[in-house]
Amino acid sequence: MNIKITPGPLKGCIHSISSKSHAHRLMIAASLCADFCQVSISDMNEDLEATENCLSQLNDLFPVFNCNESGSTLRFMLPLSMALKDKAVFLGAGRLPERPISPLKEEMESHGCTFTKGTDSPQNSTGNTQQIFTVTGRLKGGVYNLPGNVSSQYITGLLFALPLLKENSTINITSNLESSSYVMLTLEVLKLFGIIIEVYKAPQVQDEPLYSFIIKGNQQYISPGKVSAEGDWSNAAFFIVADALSCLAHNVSTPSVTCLHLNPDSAQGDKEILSFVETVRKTRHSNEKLVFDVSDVPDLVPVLAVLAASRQGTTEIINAGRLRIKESDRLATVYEMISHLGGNITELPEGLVIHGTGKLKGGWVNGHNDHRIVMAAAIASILCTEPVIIQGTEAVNKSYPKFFQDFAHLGGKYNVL
Ligand SMILES: O=C(O)C1=C[C@@H](OP(=O)(O)O)[C@@H](O)[C@H](O)C1
Ligand SMILES: C=C(OP(=O)(O)O)C(=O)O
Repeated sequence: MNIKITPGPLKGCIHSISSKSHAHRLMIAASLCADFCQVSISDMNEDLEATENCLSQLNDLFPVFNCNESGSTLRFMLPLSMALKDKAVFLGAGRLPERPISPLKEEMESHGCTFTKGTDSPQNSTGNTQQIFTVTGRLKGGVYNLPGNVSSQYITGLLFALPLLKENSTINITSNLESSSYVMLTLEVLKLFGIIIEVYKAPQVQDEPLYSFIIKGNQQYISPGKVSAEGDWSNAAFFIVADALSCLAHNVSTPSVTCLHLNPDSAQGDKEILSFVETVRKTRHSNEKLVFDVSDVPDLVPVLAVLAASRQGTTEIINAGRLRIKESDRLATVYEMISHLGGNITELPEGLVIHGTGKLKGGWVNGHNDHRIVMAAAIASILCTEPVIIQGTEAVNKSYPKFFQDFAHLGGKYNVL
């Protein structure tokens, strides 16, 4: 679907949707409990449906896990299923089959699993959905060594799986842990379900700690009864930036857009958007160069680039290499989005430099089947003087199916082309 947005500020109040990251984790932990556990999630999306569908396969002798386009689902289910099953087929769609699984794959191979690429069940590969691999064998405990800068999702997957094995295990993170708050969110959920993990931080050069996780085997997930997924800071970030841009458009300092049900004490790293917005507000009238390190908050980058375009001066986004392996190559697609809207942006191997002027013009944006590009482009329209046409808006179904409903509720004007 393509839509055309007529630029204008947003105003009003919305209820934040459930955090996708928190909900994935609660659903997985709940499904591993012997006793009933009720998980409340206010809004489902395609990624959470993929996890729900995979979890429903865990009772099958020979499960087929269709992870659709969800990196989290694949990387969480992979070690978990091999802790419980002898054989599993993994399917994926969109860019998922190309997104990396190494070196988790090699670590699993040296702990009892065999990966076979290809199609031993060709009936599973239909339309956009492809068979990624079949895995056989049982995961064994022991020492796992993983770098911290490819995907934290590998670590989360192992943290869910290893407590279920009969052996004890250790996960050593061999380089600086990026997206670390996602691992902390996993530990928080595991603790809630009675799983004990010891965390060690050893100092390294440049004060970045190296983590080790010590995991006893033979643990059991214990149901806490009822749990609710908290509000999603990652998706609220779009409307938090919309608030900043709308205030700028009206030249007012009172909030224009309010997002309800966000936990200020959340373990979600993306609540960092508040401090990025605050820094931009404070430096609105100077053209001092800003540097935003996004190693812990990769999902904020598309909307952060829009925020950067709203100020006068240069903003550099650093430590963003992992953005290239998301639903799109997000450094390339953010570059394209801002350029097509008339902004001045430079793409670096591991970052972006935005030369902000406070305004964008408008124009045509290809969503590249990436929900965060579509949503960032919609928010960028607030800064534009001419309409914004976004191609492929259905990509929002991956994390925020009612994004455009909320956008309209706040006064956003669009029509479907
Ligand atoms: O664990 C999670 O819920 C996530 C971890 C992050 O991925 P990486 O650790 O691969 O950066 C993030 O980008 C993704 O959207 C969700
Ligand atoms: C990268 C994302 O998710 P995943 O890695 O789970 O596909 C995302 O939601 O932006």
